[in-house]
Amino acid sequence: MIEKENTNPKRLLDPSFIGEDTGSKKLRPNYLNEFIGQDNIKKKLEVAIEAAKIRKEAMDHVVLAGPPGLGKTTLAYVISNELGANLQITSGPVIEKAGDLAAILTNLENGDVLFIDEIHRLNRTVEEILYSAMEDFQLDIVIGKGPSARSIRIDLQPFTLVGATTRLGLIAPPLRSRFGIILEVDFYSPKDLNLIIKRSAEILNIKIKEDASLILAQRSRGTPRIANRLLRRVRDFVQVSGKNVIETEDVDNTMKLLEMDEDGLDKMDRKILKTIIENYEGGPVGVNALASSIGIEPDSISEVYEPFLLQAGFIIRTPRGRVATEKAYKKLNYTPKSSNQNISLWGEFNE
Ligand SMILES: Nc1ncnc2c1ncn2[C@@H]1O[C@H](COP(=O)(O)OP(=O)(O)OP(=O)(O)O)[C@@H](O)[C@H]1O
Ligand SMILES: [Mg+2]
Repeated sequence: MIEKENTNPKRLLDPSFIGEDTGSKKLRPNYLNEFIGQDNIKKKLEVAIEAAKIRKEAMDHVVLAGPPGLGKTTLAYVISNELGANLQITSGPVIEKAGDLAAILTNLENGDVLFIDEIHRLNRTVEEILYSAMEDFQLDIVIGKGPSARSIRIDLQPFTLVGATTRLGLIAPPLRSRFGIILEVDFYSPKDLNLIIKRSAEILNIKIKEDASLILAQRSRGTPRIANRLLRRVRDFVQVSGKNVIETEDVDNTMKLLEMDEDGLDKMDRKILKTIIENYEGGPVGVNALASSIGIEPDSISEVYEPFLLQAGFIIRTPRGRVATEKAYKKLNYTPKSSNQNISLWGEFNE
C-alpha cells in the first residue's frame, strides 16, 4: 500500500511553501546592500544596473534560477528598487492566453520591470509572444481567423523582463537565449545564513546568541526562507517560556519538536533516503518509482527535497536515477554498501 504521509504542502521545512512569508515582508531585503550572500550575482547585477542607468535604457532581461526560498523573488524586487522602476508581477501558469500577456506588455511603461515567476510554466503560444517583445520591444499579433486573418505589429515601451524558475532546464532554448543575464542562485553557506538570521532577529525584535544563531544557520538547509521560518518558531518557543534571548538549548528544543536533525533533515528527507536504501538497495532509482513508493508527487522530490539532499551529499544523480551515498547510509545507521559503488557508477556514465 502506498503510504500517504506528510504530503501537506504546508510542511514547515518545505522551502516552496511561502504562505508565512507574506506576513513578513519586512524581512525581505529591498536593496542590493541589504541582500546577504550570492556575491557573484550581486556583482553582475550591480554592473548591469549601473550600465542601464548610465545609458538611460531598460536593463537587459534577467533569468533567476534555483531551488525555492533562495531569494529569486526578493532579487526581482531588489532589481526594480535599484533601477527606481515600477515592478509588475505575474507568473507563468496565470497567463493562460496570448492576449493576457499582450495586455500586460502593452500596459508597461518605459523602463518598467516585468517579473514572471515560474517562467518555465508558460504555455507555448504565450511564450512565443515574448520572443519579439523581448528582442525588439514589439508585439506581433494575429487578428481574426482563416483567410481574413492579418498580423499587426504594436510597439512596446522598453522594459526589463525578470523571469524566475526552479527548473532552468525546462526553459525552451529560444526563450532562454533572449535573456542577456542568466543568474543561478545557489544554496547559502552557514556563514551567510548566520548573517541573515541575525538581521531577521533584529527586525523581529528578538535577541539571539551567536552560537544559537550559528546552529540555526547550520540547520536551515542552505535556505533563507527556512532560516527565517525556523527563527520565528524558536522565537515563539522562547517568548512562550518568558525569555527574550534565544540560546542554543532553545534552538535544540525547537528542532526536536520539529523532528529535525543536526543537518536540517526532517522526517520526509529521512524517509526518502530510507526508501532508496531499503527498497532499492541504495539505488539507482528513478524519481517516479521513488515518488510512488513514498506516496508523493515526483515534482516535489525533484524540486523541493532533492536539491538539498544532492547539495548536502546524501544522494547523487546518475543517468539511471538517484543513488544514496555513504553519508546517507551512515546518517541512518545502515552499513554502507561496498566501496565499489562508485566504480559501478562510472560504468554507467560510460555506457
Ligand atoms: N540574500 C538574502 N538575504 C536576506 N534574506 C533573504 C535573502 N534571500 C532570501 N531571503 C529571505 O527569504 C525569503 C524567501 O525568499 P524568496 O521569496 O525571494 O525566494 P524565492 O527564490 O523566490 O522562492 P520561490 O522559488 O519559492 O518563489 C524572503 O522573504 C526573504 O526574507
Ligand atoms: Mg519566489
